[in-house]
Amino acid sequence: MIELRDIYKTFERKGQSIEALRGVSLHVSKGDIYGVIGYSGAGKSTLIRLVNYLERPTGGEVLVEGEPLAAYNPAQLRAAKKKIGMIFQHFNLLESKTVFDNIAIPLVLLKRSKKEIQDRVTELLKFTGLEDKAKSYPKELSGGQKQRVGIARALATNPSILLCDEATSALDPQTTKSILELLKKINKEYNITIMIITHEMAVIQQICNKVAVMEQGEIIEQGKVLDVFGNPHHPTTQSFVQTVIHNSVPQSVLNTLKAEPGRRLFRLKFVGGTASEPIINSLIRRFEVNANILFANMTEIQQTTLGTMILQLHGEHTVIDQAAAFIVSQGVDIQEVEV
Ligand SMILES: Nc1ncnc2c1ncn2[C@@H]1O[C@H](COP(=O)(O)OP(=O)(O)OP(=O)(O)O)[C@@H](O)[C@H]1O
Repeated sequence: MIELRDIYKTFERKGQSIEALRGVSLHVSKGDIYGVIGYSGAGKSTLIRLVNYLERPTGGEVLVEGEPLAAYNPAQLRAAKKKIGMIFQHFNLLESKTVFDNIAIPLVLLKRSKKEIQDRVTELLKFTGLEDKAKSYPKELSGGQKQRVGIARALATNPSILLCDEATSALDPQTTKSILELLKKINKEYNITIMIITHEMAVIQQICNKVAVMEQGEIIEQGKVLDVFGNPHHPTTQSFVQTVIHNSVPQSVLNTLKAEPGRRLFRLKFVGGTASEPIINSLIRRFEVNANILFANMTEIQQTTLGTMILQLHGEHTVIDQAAAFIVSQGVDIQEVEV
């Protein structure tokens, strides 16, 4: 659906070269909600702007629905862009136009009939929950309502792809949630593929099925959200994941722990069906160890539960080793934590 192949993008400014993207490759499939996360300056905006050719790559290829954008003539490119809607952090609405007229802009530019515009805008006002705001002006709307107008406008021409550039970064958490719900509904009901860039892991957690993590113009980790959340490799990914899954031992707990012989600390990770309680129960019954749960946390991602537990085991060294091997045999990831 969207494919970036070994993309490079260099900006020249005041005799200086800035490498915004360095060998980026990714593949967004039809129906995905694909999130790209990274800190400021990582290259996210540059990357998303390549997909609708607001920026052109210095090297590499951008393919949309299998076609390389570079091969299009201007008319073909205009037609291709019609299939791609975009929403922005600061909404980019025309302040002098009503909500209805803002949503109608792309249709007016395409010289659609009055009746067609009336029907489509009415449908979109309903879909985005703005029926009573048709005659309002942007300055009379809340941030969430403004973003709904931005979304309705982006959907006006029936795109197959929606690009979201930090679409919820200017919104409070409750409004963010409702906008993310709307994006999910768009993905499901209109079968629109969504690509979203953000610096907030909570956005990825709430709606994305795939994620790419960017740093300094490169993708450092990518995959299914559940895999990346469950087993982040790169330190930057780990720090993003930590913002939504608190899996480190709280300092207050660490302060109470002393390195004592016979006491060892483990971090357990549960994914999906592996329930923690029966495993700990069997562990205590099978092995001569005392188990003390110091910390436990559950998070839901993609309708799957991801759990973390910090467990202290007290017993003979070799018995603790056997107990740890038993936990592994139950399909649970376990790592010893140094105190
Ligand atoms: N038009 C431009 N001219 C020169 N440099 C640019 C231009 N656009 C982006 N850059 C540079 O490219 C790098 C990546 O910027 P980009 O905006 O893509 O990052 P980002 O991850 O989206 O950051 P943010 O979240 O702050 O928007 C930065 O160093 C930026 O200064």
